Amino acid sequence: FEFGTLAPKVFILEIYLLFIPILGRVIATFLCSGEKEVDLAVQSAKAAFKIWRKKSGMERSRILLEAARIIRERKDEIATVETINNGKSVFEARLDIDTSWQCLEYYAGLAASMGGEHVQLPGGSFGYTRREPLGVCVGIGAWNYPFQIASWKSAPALACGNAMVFKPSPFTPVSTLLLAEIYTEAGVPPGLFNVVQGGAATGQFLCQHRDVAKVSFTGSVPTGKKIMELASKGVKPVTLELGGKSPLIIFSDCDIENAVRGAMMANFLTQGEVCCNGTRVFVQREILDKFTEEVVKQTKKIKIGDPLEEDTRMGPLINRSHLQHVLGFIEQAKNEGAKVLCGGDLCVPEDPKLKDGYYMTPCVLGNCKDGMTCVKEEIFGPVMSILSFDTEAEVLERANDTNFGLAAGVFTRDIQRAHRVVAELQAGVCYINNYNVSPVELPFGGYKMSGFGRENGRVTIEYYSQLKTICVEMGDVESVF
Ligand SMILES: NC(=O)c1ccc[n+]([C@@H]2O[C@H](COP(=O)([O-])OP(=O)(O)OC[C@H]3O[C@@H](n4cnc5c(N)ncnc54)[C@H](O)[C@@H]3O)[C@@H](O)[C@H]2O)c1
Ligand SMILES: C[N+](C)(C)CCCC=O
Repeated sequence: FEFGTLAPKVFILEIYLLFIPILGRVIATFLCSGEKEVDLAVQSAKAAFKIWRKKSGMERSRILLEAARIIRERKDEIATVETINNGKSVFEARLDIDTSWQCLEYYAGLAASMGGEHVQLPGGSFGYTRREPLGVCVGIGAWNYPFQIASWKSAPALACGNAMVFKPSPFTPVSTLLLAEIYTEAGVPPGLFNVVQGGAATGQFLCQHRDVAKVSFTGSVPTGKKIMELASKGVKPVTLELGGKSPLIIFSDCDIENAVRGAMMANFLTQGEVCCNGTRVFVQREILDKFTEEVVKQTKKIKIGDPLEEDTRMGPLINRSHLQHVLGFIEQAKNEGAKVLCGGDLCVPEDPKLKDGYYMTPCVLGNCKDGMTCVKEEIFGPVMSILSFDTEAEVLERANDTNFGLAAGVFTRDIQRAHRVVAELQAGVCYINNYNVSPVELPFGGYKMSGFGRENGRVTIEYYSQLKTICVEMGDVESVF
């Protein structure tokens, strides 16, 4: 078998095989954390929390800034590990590492200014609020942005004075360990950021642990529902960053070159394994042929191969079963009447050492209709579906006709239309004349079944802290008794 448990029923013996997608070979095996290890991690985080919560915002800020500096210094090394683990091109992995240290810097900047308000009450009495940390927070990550996800969760958590136990996906267990090493080197108390390895069972132990105050999850909708259910038993708040099937709307008055570039960004980063990808590309009929021709031309030019090479822009998918899953969607699309305009095949790169890797050619599907499976379901691979439309009202109706609501995009030169359209789109993140950029200053997260809560931006402070109200009496107690 490709990946999985050797002894699924005897949890203590659960062993994972770590495949390297570039070569399709096992490079390591590891044991999962069981209930006992999860408890040890939570207890050590709890001890560290007692020290960390007492530090001033400025003290926490200094340590986060130092961690950000070390990440910058070790950027190439971390990006290489990320590429080996995930398969994304090293060029792209470096961009992920940039958004990671930027996130630490951003929350370091906010750490010292977290505060409450003072409220004057009658008779000289007053009240005030304090923003306090939650305690031990759990982070559970997906495999597509391992280091970035761990950074986007831990930076605000730590800035607010919490501890975090993080579980990466068992497909990409390594780079988060580098983050833990970096936090330690930067000076966080031992145990403040703990990493446990494992799959669903380990994740469940974490969500159920009585000393865990919050769960922040990034992954699929089905797992998100399970996590919410588990957390509800302990009345723990959750942040859910889930999947999507986002619309990208290209109006005929757009700058076509930019729209084509935007569509490529919206579909082919990280082999298309991106939650917020704009995979339903609605193109206004007048420019459908021109746009499609150019997108196909650019897609055929993407260099696929060893992602560690500087000029590669698309590496292998995460594992064989996912590759087959993605190819299955393309087969089904053909059966349902879509036309493969390019790609969609298994790809064996020329370099013989890559022959067992999980490569495919990026695919553009034409003649797509709203009811097709490729248009309705998250494929999580390099597959763009092109649909045509005529009017603004019609495209809005169709774009919103989905249970997902993570992201959306619009390309137009008409500034009024751009704002009118994004105001109607049911999505947590909307792009105008760009796609898939991620400034850490802006909140990121979904509507509808794509989840709730946010990462990044000032608002995330609220998801990693709680508000205490203090009411101060300056006079005598007026009892009703
Ligand atoms: N919205 C976002 O920010 C965002 C970002 C990246 C990925 N995603 C989504 O993630 C999905 C792909 O990632 P994936 O395949 O790793 O998702 P997944 O749901 O299979 O797994 C995500 C994580 O949850 C853990 N897990 C699985 N079952 C669990 C359970 N019952 N209890 C606790 N933990 C459990 C996994 O081990 C893994 O660490 C896609 O749907 C994608 O859209 C969303
Ligand atoms: C950095 N991106 C491209 C916006 C992706 C964020 C995480 C989604 O999978």
